[in-house]
Amino acid sequence: MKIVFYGSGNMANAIFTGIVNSKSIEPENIYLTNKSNLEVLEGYHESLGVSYSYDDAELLKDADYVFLSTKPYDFLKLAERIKPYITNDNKFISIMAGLPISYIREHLQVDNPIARIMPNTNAHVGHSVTGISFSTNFGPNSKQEVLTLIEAFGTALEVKEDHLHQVTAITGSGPAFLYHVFEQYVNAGTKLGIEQSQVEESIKELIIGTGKMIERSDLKMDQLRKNITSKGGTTQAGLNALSNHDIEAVFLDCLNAAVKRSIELAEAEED
Ligand SMILES: NC(=O)C1=CN([C@@H]2O[C@H](COP(=O)(O)OP(=O)(O)OC[C@H]3O[C@@H](n4cnc5c(N)ncnc54)[C@H](OP(=O)(O)O)[C@@H]3O)[C@@H](O)[C@H]2O)C=CC1
Ligand SMILES: O=C(O)[C@@H]1CCC=N1
Repeated sequence: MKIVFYGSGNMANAIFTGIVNSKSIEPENIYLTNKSNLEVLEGYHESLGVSYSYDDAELLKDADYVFLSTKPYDFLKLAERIKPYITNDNKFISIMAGLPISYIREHLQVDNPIARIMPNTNAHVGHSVTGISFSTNFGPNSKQEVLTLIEAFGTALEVKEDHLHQVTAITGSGPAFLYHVFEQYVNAGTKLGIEQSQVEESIKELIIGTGKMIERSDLKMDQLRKNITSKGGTTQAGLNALSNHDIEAVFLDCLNAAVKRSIELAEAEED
């Protein structure tokens, strides 16, 4: 299987690194390209053993899957670049937030199968949650191949295309929202008077340990929380203070803003 990444930035990097680490595809069968940053391509060739090229005819020849991994507003220039070289073998996988399959097809001007995926950068460590939606002409064998590819860097969640806006907000952007919460937690912890570096190290370990508890325990998160909350103790006091703030409303505001932006990205390109 030959796969090609048009775009080798933050998200593509997490995907192809996850695929290489999973050993599911020989690195030399993974081809990278980008707009002009040759140094980046040479770096990945050195570190991961992947191939790279700027020759679109070479890249797309016999390419089974072609990842469209540019920012949404760079897609039109990408479409112009690759249109002359697309072959019947090429099945497209778009990671571009907001851009509908119909829009991608309109500008590639081909009937090739197109899938949209919404991964996140936890693909680096094989734990992406990736929403996926297929065009109607994506055959069952190819669908399975794509799902297997995605499972090389995390879990796949097949959804209706319209629901990719919500998936983008909840899990595509999700790691950034959680990083922001963790940063505020470190700031608060430091304000208690402990050395910032000690607070940062201990909260990093707290997050990793809590993640592993969620991964390994059979208990749901509310029970895991209750198991820490001794009656009349420190945790209950802290949770009482937290309940004075509508945390759910804060996150709903955050997620709705991300969904709104995803819809705007789709509408902006379709205008
Ligand atoms: N970052 C994330 O966590 C997530 C991002 N996404 C989606 O992934 C896509 C990329 O985002 P991200 O990786 O953060 O962006 P980056 O800016 O990190 O990467 C963009 C890449 O696109 C390349 N590029 C731009 N124009 C062209 C072109 N004409 N031909 C080939 N390559 C081109 C750039 O090349 P060069 O460096 O040479 O300019 C660069 O490698 C976006 O659509 C985003 O919505 C989806 C889920 C999560
Ligand atoms: O911020 C963005 O638009 C991209 C899509 C999801 C995460 N990053």
